[in-house]
Amino acid sequence: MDNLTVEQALEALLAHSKMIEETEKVPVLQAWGKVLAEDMVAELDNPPFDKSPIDGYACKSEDLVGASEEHPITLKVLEEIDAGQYSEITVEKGQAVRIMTGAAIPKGCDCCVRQEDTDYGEDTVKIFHPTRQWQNYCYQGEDFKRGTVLLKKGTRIGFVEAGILASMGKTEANVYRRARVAILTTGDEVMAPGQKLLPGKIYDCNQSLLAARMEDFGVELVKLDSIEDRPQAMTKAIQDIAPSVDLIITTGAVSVGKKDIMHEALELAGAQRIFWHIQMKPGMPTLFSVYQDTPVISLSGNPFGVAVSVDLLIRPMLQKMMQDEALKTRREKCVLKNEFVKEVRGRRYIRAVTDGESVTIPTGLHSNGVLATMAGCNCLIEMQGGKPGTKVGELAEIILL
Ligand SMILES: Nc1nc2c(c(=O)[nH]1)N[C@H]1C(S)=C(S)[C@@H](COP(=O)(O)OP(=O)(O)OC[C@H]3O[C@@H](n4cnc5c(N)ncnc54)[C@H](O)[C@@H]3O)O[C@H]1N2
Ligand code: MOO
Repeated sequence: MDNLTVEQALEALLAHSKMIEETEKVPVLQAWGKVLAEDMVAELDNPPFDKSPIDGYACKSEDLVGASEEHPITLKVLEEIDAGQYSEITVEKGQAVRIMTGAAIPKGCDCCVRQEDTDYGEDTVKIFHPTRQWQNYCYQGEDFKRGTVLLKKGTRIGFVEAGILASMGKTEANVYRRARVAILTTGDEVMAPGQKLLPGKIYDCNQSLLAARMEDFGVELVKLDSIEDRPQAMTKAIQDIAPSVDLIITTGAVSVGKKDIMHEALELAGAQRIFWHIQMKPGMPTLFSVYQDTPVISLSGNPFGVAVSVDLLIRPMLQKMMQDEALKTRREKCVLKNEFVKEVRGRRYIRAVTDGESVTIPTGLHSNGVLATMAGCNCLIEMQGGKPGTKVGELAEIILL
């Protein structure tokens, strides 16, 4: 299969992306970025008791009707309850307890009065303002109730989810094993940043770009390496790493040049070629193969092509493998703020910035080898072929990065 539409390519990529079923128990403190392998059900009410949201006095609201600066109402203070303490007493008419923020409200009370509205009395307290029934009152279970599914299977654990797990009293979470990925870049013209550039060489930016995106996607990066432009070297690199990973990503050497070694390297390895070429720009010469059950996606070397392909093609693969809802491709329609004058023959993806309603295409060069103008971009505009360009005010289909 060659020269597929983007949709056909995605279908083939997904067909060879296997869901990872292995799970592991990890401490909540180390669960950040991982995907829940089971629904998390609350085994308690939170808060587990009615509690005060203020520092003041808990009492009966019926006692406070008509309270004012001129005619304060005096209540007997039975005791003080601090946060973390629990009192078995029952407050009757005409009585109150001194209470601190976060402390359990005793039986008989239906409101808490701010201490600023009182004379701060210790044995008795004067109250200068009425307080409504259930005002300044947090109910048992108002955060969550016992038996509620708080986090669904497939949820990626971020900072909020880690907090929710902790408030459920969990110390461990059952998560899917993260996808293991290897990144192999090619090109005798590329050198690692930090080295002194020699004539004809450029710095390798694809490794850092892909490694950073893998971190964002929550995968485990098992290998990040630069392989010399020799088919045998790439064959060996693929054969060595394949048993330990779920996906191999390569960049460069997939076009038609004499040094475009990926085709020969994969053939030497005995990999099955699934497709070559997608009807899109950038990323047209993408090559997809399977080596002994391990998918190998070979992107063109052009950095902007890599940046587009990692979100358009690789992200859906990892979404399926890791069953991670957070990785689902997010599309929106936004109003174009400016024009893109290049003729669009086939499907094209353009770097852009959206504020959620409109979308702006950065000025500067939009060549597939140019990455700098993508700085600050947060979306790609998807343009269908056969158009002379874009017009201001048109609705554009965008993919959020
Ligand atoms: N005669 C033809 N030439 C080309 C065609 C074609 O159809 N006929 N297709 C062009 C298109 S489209 C693309 S895309 C490129 C794809 O080339 P390769 O995938 O073989 O990639 P390379 O040649 O290795 O690299 C392309 C470009 O990107 C630079 N590069 C590569 N790796 C890195 C890296 N790790 N970091 C930074 N930059 C990198 C490389 O130096 C090249 O400039 O082929 C066209 N040619
Ligand atoms: O596919 Mo190439 O990345 O279009 O320039």
